[in-house]
Amino acid sequence: MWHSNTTVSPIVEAWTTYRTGRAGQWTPEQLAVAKRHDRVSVVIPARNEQATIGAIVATIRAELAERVPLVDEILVVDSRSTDATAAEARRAGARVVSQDRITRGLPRMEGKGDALWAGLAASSGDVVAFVDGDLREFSAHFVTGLLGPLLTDSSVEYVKGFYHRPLIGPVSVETDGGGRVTELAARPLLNLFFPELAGFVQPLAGEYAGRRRTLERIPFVSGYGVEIGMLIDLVDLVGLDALAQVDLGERKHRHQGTEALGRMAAQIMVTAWSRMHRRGLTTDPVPPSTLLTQFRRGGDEALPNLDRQIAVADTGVTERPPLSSLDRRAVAA
Ligand SMILES: O=c1ccn([C@@H]2O[C@H](COP(=O)(O)OP(=O)(O)O)[C@@H](O)[C@H]2O)c(=O)[nH]1
Ligand SMILES: O=C(O)[C@@H](COP(=O)(O)O)O[C@H]1O[C@H](CO)[C@@H](O)[C@H](O)[C@H]1O
Repeated sequence: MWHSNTTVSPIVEAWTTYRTGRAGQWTPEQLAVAKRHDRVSVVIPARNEQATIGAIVATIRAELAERVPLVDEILVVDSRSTDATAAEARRAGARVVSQDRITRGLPRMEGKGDALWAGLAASSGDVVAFVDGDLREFSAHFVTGLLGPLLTDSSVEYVKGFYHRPLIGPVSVETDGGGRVTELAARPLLNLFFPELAGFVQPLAGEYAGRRRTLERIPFVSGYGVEIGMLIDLVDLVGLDALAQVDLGERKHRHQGTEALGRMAAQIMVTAWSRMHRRGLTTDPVPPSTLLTQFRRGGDEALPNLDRQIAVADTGVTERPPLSSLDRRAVAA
């Protein structure tokens, strides 16, 4: 039991009390009735996820579209995959769109955030759920948990999933070792500068759902800045009371290495900086550098005594504008 000498802020404690649910509260049958005339889309961003995309799509299709008419559309966004992601997704019954085809009339952008924006643009649901394509042991309750508050409570605009996150290594599993960027970067940043969001157990969770009318009113930050940007932009747009979170149990997914997560953390930090700047929390109008220098073992650098390879990455982010601000003819369906 953790003992702290301080307490959670009353606002966050109240919010966490009445806006936290659990996936088992709703059955697919109940939600198929509750949805009434709302259309429901599930959008899955996928870059080289051939190993897992088929099982995710097949589970949603069998349990939430065929057995129960809850999900009307399963859309996989092929995000410049170089493997058989698209074929596997189609084989399992998903509609597949290409990130680059959807955005071909617009400036090229990078990463997951651009794929998600393309998925929102190409989908038709009044309610849209986003699920990562690298999940292992995926279960349909991930989707019903996200949809539950949205289909049963009109005061909710957006729902974030949360879960226990094991870190699955080559020879061992660290029970709660996952969510490394969440624990080392995103959670501290949110608690320091956006404390009203401190009650979100998994602020970077890749599983979330929202009403289209709201999702189309916010920008989508490119790359891995999309989740933290979305959370901050939504609380600014609709207020904390319209946001909710649901316990989805445990999540297992493919893990990236530390160097890649370093670049992810940098994108998250620069996104947080941009929102801090918008809120007037930064005094220096000069934006932070977006070049991240990392060091790898070995190397042939001419620099004396370094004995390291230098890797410099641009961890800057851009953002797609709110879909509602665009002439939809600019976005290829
Ligand atoms: O440019 C990208 C990067 C990631 N993804 C997808 O976004 C999800 C989450 O990405 P990733 O697994 O790389 O992030 P992590 O879970 O390791 O933080 C996965 O389905 C990826 O295939 C994507 O569609 N385009
Ligand atoms: O939460 C995290 O720290 C990172 C990395 O998770 P792991 O340490 O690999 O379990 O994963 C999330 O972050 C990304 C950036 O927001 C999201 O796009 C991913 O969906 C989410 O898995």
